[in-house]
Amino acid sequence: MSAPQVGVHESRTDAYLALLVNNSSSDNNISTSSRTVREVSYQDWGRSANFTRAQGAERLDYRLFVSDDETEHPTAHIVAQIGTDGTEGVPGFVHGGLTSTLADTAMGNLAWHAGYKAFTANLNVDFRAPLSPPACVVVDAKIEKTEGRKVYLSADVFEVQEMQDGTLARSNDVVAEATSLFIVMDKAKETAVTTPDTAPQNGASTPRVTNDDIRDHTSTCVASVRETLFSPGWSTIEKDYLKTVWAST
Ligand SMILES: CCCCCCCCCC(=O)SCCNC(=O)CCNC(=O)[C@H](O)C(C)(C)COP(=O)(O)OP(=O)(O)OC[C@H]1O[C@@H](n2cnc3c(N)ncnc32)[C@H](O)[C@@H]1OP(=O)(O)O
Repeated sequence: MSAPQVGVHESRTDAYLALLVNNSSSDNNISTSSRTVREVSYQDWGRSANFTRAQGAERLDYRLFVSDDETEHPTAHIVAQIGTDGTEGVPGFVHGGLTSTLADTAMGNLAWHAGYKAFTANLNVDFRAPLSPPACVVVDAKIEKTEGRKVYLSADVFEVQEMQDGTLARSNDVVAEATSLFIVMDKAKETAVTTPDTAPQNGASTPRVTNDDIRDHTSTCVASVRETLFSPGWSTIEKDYLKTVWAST
């Protein structure tokens, strides 16, 4: 297995976290003048097979913080390290879906943290500046308003940059701005959802799908789609297209 390519950047993420995190506290709290922001450990989520945590540190690694200040609207913050292994869309640039996922993750966790058991119904992302991996970003999410079962949130993504004197700072230029609408689960449907709180812990009896199962299923699915939808020429388009793209970069 090749070595992770994020060593330098990883330490940059840690250095930025060190600026934020009050190291004197074992709870890893960020202390600001007005509020305390608590780190949420992935371990708190029970056996949830979380998509963003399945990537491996060489692709995506992040830490999540939520504010616990009851006198203000809660906020959520992500400090993320985006590695170089499989994170690009346009060659040389971070895939916008990854940036969107980070914004969605910050907003979704904020909604749940604030007591709204809600799903993303709508997600809008304005990409304001390209991001090149490896990158370190900060995501700030907040609740804009609530109306009945609707929770409107926003999130801004900023790059963490190294200044000329070697210190780290959040760039003032936003990389992406996201807004979302989350809908709180209908009470009648809520029991059908296994939340992390109620999910079985280690030794879970729920059978997990293996990678072999997935490969089998995908092969069957692809074969079936090819037969019904693809003309014979289509299967080579992607390969030829990629060859052209990579040759030109
Ligand atoms: C532990 C922490 C976990 C943190 C998670 C991290 C973040 C990850 C978040 C996700 O990835 S969630 C997964 C992706 N989202 C989904 O799978 C949701 C799929 N969609 C649905 O399940 C349903 O469409 C949904 C639950 C969102 C709404 O269905 P409902 O049947 O409950 O609601 P309904 O259709 O009755 O709509 C309720 C209201 O919302 C409005 N609405 C629903 N979808 C909308 C939409 N897309 N845009 C605008 N408005 C929408 C709808 O018009 C209506 O407005 P009014 O009350 O004013 O009439």
